[in-house]
Amino acid sequence: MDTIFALASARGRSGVAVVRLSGPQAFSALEQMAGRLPAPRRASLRTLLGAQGILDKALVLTFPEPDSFTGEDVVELHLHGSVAVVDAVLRDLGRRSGLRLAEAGEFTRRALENERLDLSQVEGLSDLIEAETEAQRKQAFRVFSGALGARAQSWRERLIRAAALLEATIDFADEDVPVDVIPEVTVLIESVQRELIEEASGLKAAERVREGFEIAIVGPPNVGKSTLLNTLAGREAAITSSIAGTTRDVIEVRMNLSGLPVTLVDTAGLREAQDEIEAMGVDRARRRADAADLRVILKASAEDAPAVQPRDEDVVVVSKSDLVPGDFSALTGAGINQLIERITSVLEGRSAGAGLIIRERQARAVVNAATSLGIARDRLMTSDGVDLTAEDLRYAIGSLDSLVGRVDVEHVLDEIFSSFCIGK
Ligand SMILES: Nc1nc2c(c(=O)[nH]1)N(C=O)[C@@H](CNc1ccc(C(=O)N[C@@H](CCC(=O)O)C(=O)O)cc1)CN2
Ligand SMILES: Nc1nc2c(ncn2[C@@H]2O[C@H](COP(=O)(O)OP(=O)(O)OP(=O)(O)O)[C@@H](O)[C@H]2O)c(=O)[nH]1
Repeated sequence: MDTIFALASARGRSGVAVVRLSGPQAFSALEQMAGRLPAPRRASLRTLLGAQGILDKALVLTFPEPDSFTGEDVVELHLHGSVAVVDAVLRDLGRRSGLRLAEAGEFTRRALENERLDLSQVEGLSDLIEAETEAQRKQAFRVFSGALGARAQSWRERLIRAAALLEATIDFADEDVPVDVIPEVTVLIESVQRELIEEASGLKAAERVREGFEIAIVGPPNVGKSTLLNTLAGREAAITSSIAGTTRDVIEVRMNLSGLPVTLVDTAGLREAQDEIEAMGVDRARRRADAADLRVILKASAEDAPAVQPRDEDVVVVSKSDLVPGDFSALTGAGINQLIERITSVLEGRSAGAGLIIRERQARAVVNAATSLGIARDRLMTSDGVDLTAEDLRYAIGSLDSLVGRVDVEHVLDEIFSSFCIGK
């Protein structure tokens, strides 16, 4: 087994940078650099000596296997956070035989292989590292903490009980089976199936939280769309002017709106275009508005018809309330907080549908299991062979096992880990 190393903290200038080593030679490498090893899991200050002389004065830690993040011997070097110090240390480590730079996600991959984490936790961890807003952090942490694995375990136990009840009737086929197991098996299958379908239905909401909600700001020219975008974004992302038709292309700003990840989309004012370029802008605006999760439809006055037909929970508001009776003024800031609250309450409602399923892969496993259970249940109703039913149950259990990586999931690992950063 190779010993791997990588910068675990972000690259660039920082107060402290952490370099992590994991594998059988981690401790001997540290001994060569820093002399005698500190007590396990105790930070101690050491001068790190490389082949070319002093590398840094650093805090070092050792985590003897199996009590470490990866389950292997782990060393941490807490260095001064400069590009040059980090490069010098990485270069020195790279010269040692048996040590090599880690691949993306390789520490976590070892944690998975050593059963420190299950596969669903790895997916949660990936999202946790990517999380930029509070909603993303909470969603990722739920899965990282093992809640999906625990749920899968409960489904698994109930299906194993159902299969065992059925198998008992197979084994005793010639004899009299004392109790009729069909009602209990049916209840087990149906309850698990219901929960699986319910859990899978949360995928769309979880994906929105993960990727961000798209909010299109639409309305006629000059109504203040770009000014509203800039106010919400807190910077001059879009050009504003008193000339109608200023915004021609689609302008996007990713931001954190009260803890929710959103992409604000400013679009061209919707009107009969004056020229070909504006016409293309208007066309794009309509398509983007249509595809968005939510439309904030601005009107110049209460009597105006909305520029697009509002749907779902779209927010329709009158702008420039400093000039006309309206809902908000992007210029003075009046009503902006109420507008943000209206938007976030709609999006929070939609995030609430998110549960423990955060990936397409997980949803597929759960839906496959539910489908097998549907077949199993139909067989029971038509007494279509108890042994076939048991087979369906085993198939459902196999699907659920792929959630946590209990069965062979080698083919999905490369895809999952390729999106990790080096050093995780
Ligand atoms: N410096 C540092 N901070 C970090 C990490 C790290 O690797 N290094 N982490 C990395 O992602 C996270 C913490 N995760 C960790 C998970 C397990 C163990 C560990 O040593 N586990 C042992 C002992 C547990 C105990 O102390 O009781 C074990 O589970 O057996 C360490 C860090 C966040 N902060
Ligand atoms: N008084 C007042 N003026 C505003 C307000 N919001 C925007 N404006 C002004 O209205 C004009 C048009 O604003 P924009 O934000 O460019 O309007 P738009 O809807 O993006 O316009 P198009 O790009 O043409 O579609 C600018 O001169 C803004 O300064 C407001 O709340 N009050």
